[in-house]
Amino acid sequence: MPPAIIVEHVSKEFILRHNRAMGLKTRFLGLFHKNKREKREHFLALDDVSFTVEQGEALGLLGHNGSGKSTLLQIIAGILQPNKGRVIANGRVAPLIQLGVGFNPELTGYENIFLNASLYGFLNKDTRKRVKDIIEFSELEHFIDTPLKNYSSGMQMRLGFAVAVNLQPDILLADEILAVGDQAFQDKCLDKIAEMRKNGMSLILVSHSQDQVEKFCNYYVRLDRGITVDQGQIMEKETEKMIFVRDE
Ligand SMILES: Nc1ncnc2c1ncn2[C@@H]1O[C@H](COP(=O)(O)OP(=O)(O)OP(=O)(O)O)[C@@H](O)[C@H]1O
Repeated sequence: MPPAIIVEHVSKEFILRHNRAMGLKTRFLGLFHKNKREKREHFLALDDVSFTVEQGEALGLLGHNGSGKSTLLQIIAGILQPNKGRVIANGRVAPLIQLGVGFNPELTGYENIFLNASLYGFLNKDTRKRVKDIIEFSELEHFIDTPLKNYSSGMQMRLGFAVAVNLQPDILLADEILAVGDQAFQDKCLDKIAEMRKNGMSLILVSHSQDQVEKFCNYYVRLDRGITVDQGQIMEKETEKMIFVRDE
């Protein structure tokens, strides 16, 4: 079987603009004229990152704030393009990334289910078969005809998660899934992920929680300022304590 995800020599550069020293007047005029004093810095957010996720494997992406984890996940999801390298995905990828990506705030929760599912390649007739389960999982029955812009961040997360998991993805990309949402819903999401993993789903999980990575993942990659500093297997010891065994 081909691997679920291959990340090959991926680099991503952002342009940082520095114009703090400018006065207000200069900045205002800059709205109309190209500002010659603005300094631009080429910032390498990811530098030659490579790894493979085999079918049914779960990879934990670790690293401090700003190390490039979310950028990498967005590249894998096809939301951002790398400057160098490429990503190959074999199977249907469901990104559970930033709140609001793939949703329209002006549309209702119900309409957004169809919009989001269409982005995963589902026809409306196929989504219709699943919409009841999606609404039930989200526990948003009462608000499903309300525009998304009136949802709280936790409610948006619920809807995003409910759509992603009910479309039976082959690969789930989850970025800090538990950063929003209440405890009961978090537990429900984790149980659902565990069940989907048992059924062979591959997973890439970005998390600051080492516990979560230990619980769900069998492999880890640690980034630091865009560079892979460490990667290896996550194995269970007899004591049931997990250990991170670095690849040589
Ligand atoms: N659109 C952008 N323009 C400029 N810089 C960006 C952009 N997106 C991300 N960056 C920068 O790239 C670096 C990596 O950001 P990223 O969000 O991938 O980090 P992260 O590891 O996910 O951090 P966190 O754990 O805080 O979520 C940061 O320095 C960030 O400021």
